[in-house]
Amino acid sequence: MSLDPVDMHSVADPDERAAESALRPTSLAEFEGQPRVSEQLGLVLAAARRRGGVADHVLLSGPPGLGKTTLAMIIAAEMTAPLRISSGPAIQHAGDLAAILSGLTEGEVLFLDEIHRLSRPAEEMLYLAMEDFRVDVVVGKGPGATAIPIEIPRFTLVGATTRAGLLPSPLRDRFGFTGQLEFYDPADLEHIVRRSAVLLGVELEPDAAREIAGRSRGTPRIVNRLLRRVRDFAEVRGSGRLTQAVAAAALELYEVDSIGLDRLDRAVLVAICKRFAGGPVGLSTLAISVGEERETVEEVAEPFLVREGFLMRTPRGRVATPAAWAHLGLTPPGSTAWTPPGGAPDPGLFG
Ligand SMILES: Nc1ncnc2c1ncn2[C@@H]1O[C@H](COP(=O)(O)OP(=O)(O)OP(=O)(O)O)[C@@H](O)[C@H]1O
Ligand SMILES: [Mg+2]
Repeated sequence: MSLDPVDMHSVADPDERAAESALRPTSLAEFEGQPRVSEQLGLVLAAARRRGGVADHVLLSGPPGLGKTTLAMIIAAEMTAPLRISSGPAIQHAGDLAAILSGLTEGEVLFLDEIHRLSRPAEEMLYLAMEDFRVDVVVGKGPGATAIPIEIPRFTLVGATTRAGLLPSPLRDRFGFTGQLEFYDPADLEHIVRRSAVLLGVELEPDAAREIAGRSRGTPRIVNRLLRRVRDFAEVRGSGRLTQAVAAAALELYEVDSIGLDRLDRAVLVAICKRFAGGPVGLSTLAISVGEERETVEEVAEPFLVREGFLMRTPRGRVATPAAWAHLGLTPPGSTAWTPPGGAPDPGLFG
C-alpha cells in the first residue's frame, strides 16, 4: 500500500473514483455543510419544480473536492431529470458540443466540468444554447458558409470550475445561479466522516473522527480519503479499531501534519521561506521549485494556504506570512527575536 501525499487531491485512480462515488450524498438533505449554497440552490430547484419547468443554469465554483460534481448529480436527482456529463477539455470542437446539445432531452441536466477550459468557438455556441435554446450549425466554408439554426430542448446547464475568475463574463452572466463553494468547517467534516464510516462499515471513535476532520484541509474528498487510509493503518498495524491514537499515527505516516497541510502545501511554504527569503516570488518560479504544474500550485495548494493565513498573493508574487514561518518553526530573516533584558518585563512597556 503506498500513497503519494502530493496526489491526495487527484481522482485519476479508478478505485479511488469508485470509492468516492460510493460515499457521494444523493440529495440536498444529505449534503453536509455549505449552508448558504445549499439553501439558495434548494430554493432555485423547488421553484422550478413548482412551475413544472426546467431549472435555471447553475455555475458551481470552488477548489477541488468540495462537492461540485456531487451537487451536479444532486441537481439532476432533485429534478428527477437525466444527467449528461462532459467537460471543457473533452469538447475539442464546437461540433462536439453541437452533437451533445442536440441530443439532449427536455429538462435534461448537462454537467460541464472544467467549463473554463472550453474552446472559444464552443463557448460561443454555448451562449446561444443557454439563452435561446438554439445552436447555429455552420454549413460550408468561406463566404458561402451559412448558419443553420437548430432548436434544442430546454435543459439545465450545470457548469463547474475551480477558477470562476477565468470565465469570460458573457458566460458567467448567463448562469441564473452561482454557488461559490467554501472550505468546510471541522464540525461539518466530522459529520461527513462519521457518515462515511457508517457506509464503509467501520467503527470510528468520536476522537478519531475529530482528528481526521481537523486534518482534512476543509475538504470532504480528503476527509473520506484519510478515513480510508486510517482504516488501512488500523487493519494492518493495529487491532482494526479507529481510535484517535491510530488516526494520528496513520496521518503522520502519510505526511499530513497537525493542521492538515500535506507535503505539497509544506513544500510550497518551505520554498517561499527558505529559497526566496519569504517572497515575493512569482507563481511560475514557485511551481518549478516545488516540481509541480503552475495550475496545481495555484488551484490545489494555494487556496487553503491563503484561507489559513499562511500565504498572500500580492501583485509582485507570493509571500509567506509570519504564521507560515511560525508553523514551519523558522525565523524570518531580519527579525530579531526580542528577549527582555534579564528576563524581566520592560518597565517602559508595562509601567
Ligand atoms: N457536502 C458534502 N457532504 C458529504 N460528502 C461530500 C460533500 N461534498 C463532497 N463530498 C464527498 O467528497 C467527494 C468529492 O466531491 P466532488 O467530487 O463533488 O468534488 P468536486 O468539487 O467535484 O472536485 P473536483 O474539482 O476535483 O472535480 C465526493 O465523493 C463526496 O463523497
Ligand atoms: Mg468534480
